[in-house]
Amino acid sequence: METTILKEMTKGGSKLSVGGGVEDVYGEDCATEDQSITPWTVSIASGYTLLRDPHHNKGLAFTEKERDIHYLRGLLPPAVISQELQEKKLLHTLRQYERPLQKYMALMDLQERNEKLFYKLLINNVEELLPFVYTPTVGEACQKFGSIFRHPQGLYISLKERGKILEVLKNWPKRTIQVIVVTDGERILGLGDLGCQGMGIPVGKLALYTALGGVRPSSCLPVTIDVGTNNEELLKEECYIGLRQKRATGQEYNELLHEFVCAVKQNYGEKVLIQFEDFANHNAFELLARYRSTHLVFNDDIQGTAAVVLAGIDAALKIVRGSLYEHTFLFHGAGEAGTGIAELIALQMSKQNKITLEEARKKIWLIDSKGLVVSERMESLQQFKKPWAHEHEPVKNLADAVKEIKPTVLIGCSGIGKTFTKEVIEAMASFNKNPVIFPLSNPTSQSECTPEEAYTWSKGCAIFASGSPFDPVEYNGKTLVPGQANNAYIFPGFGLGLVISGTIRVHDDMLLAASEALAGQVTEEDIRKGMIYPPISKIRKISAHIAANVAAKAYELGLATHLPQPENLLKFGESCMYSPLYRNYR
Ligand SMILES: O=C([O-])CC(=O)C(=O)O
Ligand SMILES: [Mg+2]
Repeated sequence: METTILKEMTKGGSKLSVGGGVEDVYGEDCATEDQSITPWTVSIASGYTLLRDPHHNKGLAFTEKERDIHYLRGLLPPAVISQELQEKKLLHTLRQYERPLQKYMALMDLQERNEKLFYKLLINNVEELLPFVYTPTVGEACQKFGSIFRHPQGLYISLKERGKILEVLKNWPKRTIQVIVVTDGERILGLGDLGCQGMGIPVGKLALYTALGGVRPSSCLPVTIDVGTNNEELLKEECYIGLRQKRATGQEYNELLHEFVCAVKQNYGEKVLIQFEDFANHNAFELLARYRSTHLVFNDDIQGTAAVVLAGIDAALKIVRGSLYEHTFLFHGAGEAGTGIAELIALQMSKQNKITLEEARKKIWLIDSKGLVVSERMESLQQFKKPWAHEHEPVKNLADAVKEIKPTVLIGCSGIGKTFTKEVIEAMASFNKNPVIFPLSNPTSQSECTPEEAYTWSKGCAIFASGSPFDPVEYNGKTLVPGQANNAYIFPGFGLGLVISGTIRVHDDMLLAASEALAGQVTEEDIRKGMIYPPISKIRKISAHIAANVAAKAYELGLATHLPQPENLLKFGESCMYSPLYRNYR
């Protein structure tokens, strides 16, 4: 009974052949997704096993006929209900939970129990539920991962697996993988080193790849590389799930990562995207530099954040006027996000104004823990900060730097909360009609300021976007809606664009293409309301546009391998997107 063959088909009919471009895009087991093109698949589960297979389980939505054919009689109560009703019931239950972590756990349980229902719920209620599967709740989940851990998700690769990573990859039940999100847990959001418990991040990011970007869940692989942790508290904690040792560094670290990157390419081919997530600065920059010309790698914290912020600034320019080059940027934080965003802004300025990158960089200033990044500090600066060391007297703190540099745009990405003080915001508002204020650090606890603070201290004039979500604010009888400049707007569509075009390398121009597509989705009406990002509820459409623009750029650059190029990339991208609707089994 266990090996009974189960076939799925759409309501429309029982075509047995598979056709269309999706097969090329998705490879061998593509037939499980797009219902209009690929109506059937074969699975080996039935009966009790079927109910416990999250990819195929429908719970009470199994029809009478399916219950007969697939040995489910007696294993379910008699009622048959629709997926819509299941969704409604679950949403009601979720709303009863008071604590965000309870909602997170309930959602993770659902993902493990009934994948389609999880994604239907998330897609249809993205605005409400995103904060619970993602920032900020995912941060708390990582902090408490050891005690809330129920079932393993994703692949754990630790120093114990050295020399055996290829074998470990083969233990994963799926053979066709298109997107991997990997962390080593050293800099989880703005929460620091959470070691092996960082797994919540790749799991959460990949849930967004599917819900927001339409990449199939079965082709997503979350990975945590465990080289130890320097978090003393975790090392002492009874429930800690990772290796109980200090972080390996240097050669030992590099060799493990190299083995991983090579094993991925060997096992899944060169079109699999490796997204680095929440690595500490030094490793993040080095890994990207080392593998960007030989592998399909993307660093979300450097490149994804850059693209989303540039899009927000593009839209903000419709309110504050002037070109990018006419503005002055000050970053509080000179790590991955800070230098990543700065570099992409400079690249865009240099293209728009036909100037050199060096010239463009002069409009951008960075502050790190030692103060303004200036040429006098050149010797001691880390490599990735050196291009930003301009001629200037040393300045020790943010408030003084704001008064000296007089930026029009202030961006926070230091991971340290509450640094945009009243003094800082008031200074910004004193020389800008509409100061652009982006406190990007995550989660909410690490945000440089709240929208309420930014609006109050700027007397309602700030153009605001934060990394973590905040509720709208009432100011002087007006409702002001804070934007969320989170890379979640970019990476799902960006990844989809790479997948549908079979791209083999990430190029900076693709980041600009993604950014332009996102800015292009901001309507006149959004701008009138002071919104510089489109509503997240439209994210599937936004992702399709980003994917189409990224894929078009990949074809233009000769980096796409799925040939010939589809005539309408937007339509093609949309047709490839995962559907969370149940299918009929026969
Ligand atoms: O996960 C998020 O919300 C954004 C991000 O990449 C980070 O803060 O590291
Ligand atoms: Mg991140």
